[in-house]
Amino acid sequence: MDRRDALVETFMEAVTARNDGQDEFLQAVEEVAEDVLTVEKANSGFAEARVLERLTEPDRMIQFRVVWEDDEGRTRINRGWRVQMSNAIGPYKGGLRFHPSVTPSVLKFLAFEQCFKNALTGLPLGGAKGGSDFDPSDCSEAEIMRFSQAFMAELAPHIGPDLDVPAGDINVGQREIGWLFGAYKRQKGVFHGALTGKGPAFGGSVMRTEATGYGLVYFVDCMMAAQDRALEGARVAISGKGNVSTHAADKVIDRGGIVVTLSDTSGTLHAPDGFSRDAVAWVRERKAAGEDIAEPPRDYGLTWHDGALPWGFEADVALPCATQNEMDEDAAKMVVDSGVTLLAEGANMPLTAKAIAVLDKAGIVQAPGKAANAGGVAVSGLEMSQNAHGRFLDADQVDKALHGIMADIHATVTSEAGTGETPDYRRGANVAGYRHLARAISSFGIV
Ligand SMILES: NC(=O)C1=CN([C@@H]2O[C@H](COP(=O)(O)OP(=O)(O)OC[C@H]3O[C@@H](n4cnc5c(N)ncnc54)[C@H](OP(=O)(O)O)[C@@H]3O)[C@@H](O)[C@H]2O)C=CC1
Ligand SMILES: O=C(O)CCC(=O)C(=O)O
Repeated sequence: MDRRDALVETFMEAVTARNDGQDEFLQAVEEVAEDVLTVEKANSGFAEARVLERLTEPDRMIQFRVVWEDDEGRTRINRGWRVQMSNAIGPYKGGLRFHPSVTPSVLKFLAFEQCFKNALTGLPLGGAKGGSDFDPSDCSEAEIMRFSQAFMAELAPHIGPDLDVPAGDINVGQREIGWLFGAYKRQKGVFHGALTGKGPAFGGSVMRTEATGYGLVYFVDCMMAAQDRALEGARVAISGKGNVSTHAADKVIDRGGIVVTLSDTSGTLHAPDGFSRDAVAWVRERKAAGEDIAEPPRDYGLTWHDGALPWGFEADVALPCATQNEMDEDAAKMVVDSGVTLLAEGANMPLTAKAIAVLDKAGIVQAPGKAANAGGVAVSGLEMSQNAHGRFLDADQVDKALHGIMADIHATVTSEAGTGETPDYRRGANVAGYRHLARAISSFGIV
């Protein structure tokens, strides 16, 4: 379905002229513009404030050089960035990614999406994203630590608990957050909750590590309940083998679902009878150790498919949890052929526009990442308030809060999801997130 009309055309021409070649950023903006420009036009306050146009210009983008020393004593140089997109509804908030594919375009798309996602959580969180083109895959643990410390030496002046609170993302987990926090504390000389995803021993919230994957499954519970279905007995194909994928897999198993795939960039593990908890734990341990998953222990009932995507196997539900644009038009056709009727995004923008069109045409209900994977940043928001008040929640309290937030996001999104036979979750998330941001931005005057 080509939803591009004249309003979107004119808007995107201007955004493209200012951000030429930033394909991921333009893709993310266009997906939102298609849904919200008519809402903006219908509200004179939002239109006069030019809310969406403002949101496509970051408040600021900080770029810096990261100089570090490798194990051979050689000087190494990378680029680092922090995109502070909007603090309209709270301090800048969003993860840090260390990956060779990181560019200004990737970080701007992630920061833009983060503004809408954070607005949907109902918590006072602005939007940001950062990271580096550093590739940890060939580095020793000591090298990753030195890199993290050098990265923080440049980032520290720009963050703080009321200013900007980074967290993890691809290749930045609790271990890296510990190194980043240690470096921040040494440099600033204060103990501030300036990062989330910290270890529980130094101010972290229980369950932040699990929150994105668990929250994704709580959102799927709501989607399925709305269709009088449940995850029990459903076959669930998951891509990726990282934080989001493996915790989503654990929670699907808790629900009685059958996890049929996990994957990485070199291929897919297929479990015709479903992954056991031990098999998921084995995948997580291999990933943490930087080892591949191509030769699983025999008794786990897994088969390795070199170079294969996780979508070619019979399934009812698909959870893309790896990275942006991992699912193109051909992969989407595989999803349709596999029998999937419901898809929820654990990764940020995992589908190309053409993939979305294929799934739309096939009537597959889809939840976008800005709604379905918001559980991670929501628990980060809980970590910030725990740090501010010095009082900590236990696992039951965090889990209950996460459940409530994901159910509220589902209700908010469906209230804006149109009157079609099935809810248009993408439109619902874009419009609901936009309205919250627009009410704030249009109150500030010309700033
Ligand atoms: N961590 C969080 O709290 C949140 C994360 N997200 C999003 O979830 C996604 C995954 O993040 P996270 O789990 O934290 O990252 P991790 O670093 O823990 O894991 C990412 C995994 O994805 C795999 N991968 C990357 N590209 C592909 C691909 N094209 N096909 C298959 N596998 C691939 C990587 O495989 P390999 O090892 O081969 O490189 C890696 O194992 C990202 O889009 C992130 O932005 C969203 C919300 C919060
Ligand atoms: O917890 C956070 O602040 C970051 C989460 C994140 O990066 C994301 O939601 O994509």
